[in-house]
Amino acid sequence: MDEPKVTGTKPKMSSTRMILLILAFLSTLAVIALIAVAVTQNQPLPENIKYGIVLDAGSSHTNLYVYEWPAEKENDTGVVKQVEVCKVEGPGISGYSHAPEKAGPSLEQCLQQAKEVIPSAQHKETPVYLGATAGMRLLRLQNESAADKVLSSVGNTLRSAPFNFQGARIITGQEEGAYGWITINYLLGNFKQLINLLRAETSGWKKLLHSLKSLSETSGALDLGGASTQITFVSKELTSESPENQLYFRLYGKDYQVYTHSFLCYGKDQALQQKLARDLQTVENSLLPDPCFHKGYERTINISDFFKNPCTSEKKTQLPFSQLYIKGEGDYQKCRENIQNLFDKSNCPYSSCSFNGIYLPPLQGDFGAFSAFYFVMNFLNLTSEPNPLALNKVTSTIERFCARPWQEVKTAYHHIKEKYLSEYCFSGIYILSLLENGYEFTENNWQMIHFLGKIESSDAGWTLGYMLNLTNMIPAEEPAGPPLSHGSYVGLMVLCSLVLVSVLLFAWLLLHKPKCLQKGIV
Ligand SMILES: Nc1ccn([C@@H]2O[C@H](COP(=O)(O)OP(=O)(O)OP(=O)(O)O)[C@@H](O)[C@H]2O)c(=O)n1
Ligand SMILES: [Ca+2]
Repeated sequence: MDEPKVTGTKPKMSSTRMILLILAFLSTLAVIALIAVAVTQNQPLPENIKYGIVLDAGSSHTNLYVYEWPAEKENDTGVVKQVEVCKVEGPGISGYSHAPEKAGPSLEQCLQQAKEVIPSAQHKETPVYLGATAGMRLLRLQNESAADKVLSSVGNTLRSAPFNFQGARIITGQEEGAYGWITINYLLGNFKQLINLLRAETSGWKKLLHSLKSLSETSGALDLGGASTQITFVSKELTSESPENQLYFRLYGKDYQVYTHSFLCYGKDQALQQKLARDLQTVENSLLPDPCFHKGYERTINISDFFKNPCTSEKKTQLPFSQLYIKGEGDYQKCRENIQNLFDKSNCPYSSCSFNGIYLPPLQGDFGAFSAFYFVMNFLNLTSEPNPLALNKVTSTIERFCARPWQEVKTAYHHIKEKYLSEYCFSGIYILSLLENGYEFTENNWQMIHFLGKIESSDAGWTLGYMLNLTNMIPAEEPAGPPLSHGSYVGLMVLCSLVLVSVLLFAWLLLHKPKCLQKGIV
């Protein structure tokens, strides 16, 4: 008798369950669809690459750099990277003062290389800049019309290249210092704000922690060229005693007060010229024993052009000979004393100075030292990172290197250009003297100096900072953008959906208390 009752209620129960099952299935489908839409809708667009070219017309040579960056991320920090560097054959453009029309054509080969690196469809829109530094500053002082002719020759060549020519000019020492500082801090990620870190998909925890540490810190920049040297760093001194050394930047929503100075004639080649000009004041005959070159090394110098250079002209003297014969002595101590005289510490009109009466606030933080600072210290194996060597270790290494006879050095390093090799002893001692006597680094803060050539794939130098500035790629304010990266966004969507499904399931279980569960509970 009971049987029809049971069979009568069974179909009713199954249909409710069926409906609920369908609903659960549909809501799961809806959630999956939601995720799929989110994933596809927020897919990053295919990357559109942009390019820029900067020529660094230095005193000793010219380098052409090609940079690239994704067009969509133009205003993010650290997205521009160097993809090519081409060393122009021959001297720096200031070396063409006697044949200015040849300065432009000397760049052709590197421009050809740039044409091959950059897709031809993008040649027309790719900006090209040339910035000349201390060699051209000196030529302008010595012979302004020759400097103009050289600049016009390089301008003509760049104009006739298929790129978007943006100008060829002599940059100031202040710009050189400032752009070098911008370059290294951009490449080290020191301008990154927290929002950029959250957006950066590739940032590992290590990178994140490093960036957090440096959120409020920047690195100073030390650049040593052939004809000038720059020192640039953030100074906490709120009132600058010397306004011409003070720069103010607002970058990515943060204010920076930066000290900078460029010493013309204190690049390593011109410092050597200055030293020789001093030696010539006391020389008795045409033979000059020189403690800054290796024993056994000899070099002949033409006196006729020697004092035409603005770095030596003040020391002009009448000499009874037209050639000077230098003979190396390889004596660290004597050379050090000799070089030290280049830094005049006798008068300082400010609370503190570097040398020659130039204001220098107290040194602060880490410094990245590049160009010849790096070339020389790298040759001498003194660039140890992440643990920089102590000052006494650096000094003793240079001392030992200078004491080696020239023949031995030449044999050991036969693959290195003689012009470079013969001067590493002088340069090593000059670097020590400039940093210790000039800027007053001591053994206590010496290890704050990091000798670096490249940061990831990009060379440390002023060129990248120059291009970032001229293409308006470093905004004053933090650019607005999605607060989360694509990956984090998708992750968050999945998490929310899972929570939603669990809640729905839980609600259904609570409302319907399936018999199997009830039994289990009892
Ligand atoms: N492997 C190298 C490369 C360069 N040099 C020397 O380092 C000096 C500086 O080179 P660089 O920084 O390229 O100077 P420039 O940019 O040419 O000079 P400036 O910035 O003063 O215009 C030059 O004397 C060059 O001969 C070197 O000793 N070893
Ligand atoms: Ca330089």
